[in-house]
Amino acid sequence: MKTGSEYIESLRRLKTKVYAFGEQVTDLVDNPLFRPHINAAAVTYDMAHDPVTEDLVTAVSHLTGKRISRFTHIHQSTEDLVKKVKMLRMIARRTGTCFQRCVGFDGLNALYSVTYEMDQNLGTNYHERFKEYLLYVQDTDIMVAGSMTDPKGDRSLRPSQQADPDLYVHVVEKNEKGIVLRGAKAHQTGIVNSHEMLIMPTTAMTAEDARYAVACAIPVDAPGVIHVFGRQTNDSRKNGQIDQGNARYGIVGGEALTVLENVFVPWERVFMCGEWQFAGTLVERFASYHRQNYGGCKGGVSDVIIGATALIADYNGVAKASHVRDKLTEMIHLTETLYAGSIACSAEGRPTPSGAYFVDPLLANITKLNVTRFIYEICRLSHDIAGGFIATLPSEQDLRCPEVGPYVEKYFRGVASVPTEDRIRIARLIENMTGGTALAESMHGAGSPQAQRVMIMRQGNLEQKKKLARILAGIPEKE
Ligand SMILES: Cc1cc2nc3c(=O)[nH]c(=O)nc-3n(C[C@H](O)[C@H](O)[C@H](O)COP(=O)(O)OP(=O)(O)OC[C@H]3O[C@@H](n4cnc5c(N)ncnc54)[C@H](O)[C@@H]3O)c2cc1C
Repeated sequence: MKTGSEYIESLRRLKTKVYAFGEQVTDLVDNPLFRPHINAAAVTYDMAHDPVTEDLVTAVSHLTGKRISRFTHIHQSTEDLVKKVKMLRMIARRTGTCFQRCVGFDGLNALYSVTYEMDQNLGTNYHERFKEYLLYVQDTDIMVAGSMTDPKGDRSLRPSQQADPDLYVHVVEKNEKGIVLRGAKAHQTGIVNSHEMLIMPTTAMTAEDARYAVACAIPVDAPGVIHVFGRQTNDSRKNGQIDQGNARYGIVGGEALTVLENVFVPWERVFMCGEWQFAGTLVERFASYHRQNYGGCKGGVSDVIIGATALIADYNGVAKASHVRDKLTEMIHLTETLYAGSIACSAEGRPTPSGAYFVDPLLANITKLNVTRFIYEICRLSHDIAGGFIATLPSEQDLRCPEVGPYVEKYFRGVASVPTEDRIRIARLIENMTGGTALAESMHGAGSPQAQRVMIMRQGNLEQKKKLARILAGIPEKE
């Protein structure tokens, strides 16, 4: 298994083509725009070597019996599923942000069981091929981005109906060596600091969409792959420290638009090519694993927000006010409710025909739907307690300025015993963790709320519930 610094050094050897602010990036690893995200991902590598955390962050490979990073492991039990959630919360408590490796982790698990089922049903031979790839991932401990979301153009049209066929990734050529892909994947978490990307379809397909039903693994620096880095709300603060809020690890996962300009993929790395009947299964499998995560990672991030909010209450001299204590209680209640959902969908997991374990999809979707609301409420309560200065604070440069620094120092002080700089640091942490990109991620990451509602209705078994009511009401069943 790689250490954090080995992971960081391995990125220097890649030729990843990244653009940001209209220019090609030549110093990705040391550039302050990317480095916080790289640091956050590096924590997942370092924690695998720490005796205190290794039980959660590592696992034993069912393929080789070797100890591997849990981020490359295929869940073999409900205990594995539960440990995944505990691991995500533990790492998020340390980073206070997204550490990016769960998307690829979920892609690996989804493809493992779905390739098995595809082979059983259609007589294809993807599962063995996928296992070879998995061995490679486990042996090299590479970071794999999960690439599902297509740009999608007109959302009312199917992939094959779009005016521009590239709005969904698709196969433009097949030959004896492999396939050639065109299109793009949007909102790609951690991709510029990953080694490979796992392409998956973003929606269920019909026979007309067959060339869009494609899953495969591609190095992020393969010829024809171009990444355009997304803007974040704290971009222009990246050269300072305090104003970033979380200077070491950043906010959210460093998302990018990844363009595929006629990218060649050898057959050894192709895990679905035209089997449109299984695109929907793959999307649902991936989405449920991914929705499982949110009570873990967002639980850990919320722990930091709660801590920051309690500190600001101390610094403002309001910690003993009953409404403040009530609001902090509510924040803890919401956080633990999210966590409980993630633990529950894991504990209720079941084996798939491949032997790999899958979460309870209904509970996983409930958890993520709660995340789309509760995180906003947690952040709202944090803003309420913190006060308006989290939005109106002068900059770090003003704090350091000989002319106005003393005024900032004097007039931004809360209780006399707490240095103004500490109060400002916590306010900036709250500002960055509770606004902009961080909030939208809770809404749309792992799918927008309606995607969860569709799954909840499908899994909710209304017919069985109607039957329960009929029995108690004494209504005989119809023939
Ligand atoms: C911070 C962040 C990180 C992410 N990381 C990743 C990642 O690593 N990998 C990855 O693959 N994806 C990632 N995503 C993408 C995420 O899965 C998508 O944002 C999500 O699926 C929603 O897609 P969209 O953003 O295109 O929004 P849209 O699909 O445009 O949704 C906007 C609204 O339109 C509605 N809508 C959409 N289509 C229809 C329709 N046909 N009929 C009716 N209503 C419709 C939705 O329900 C929603 O209310 C990330 C997103 C964010 C914000």
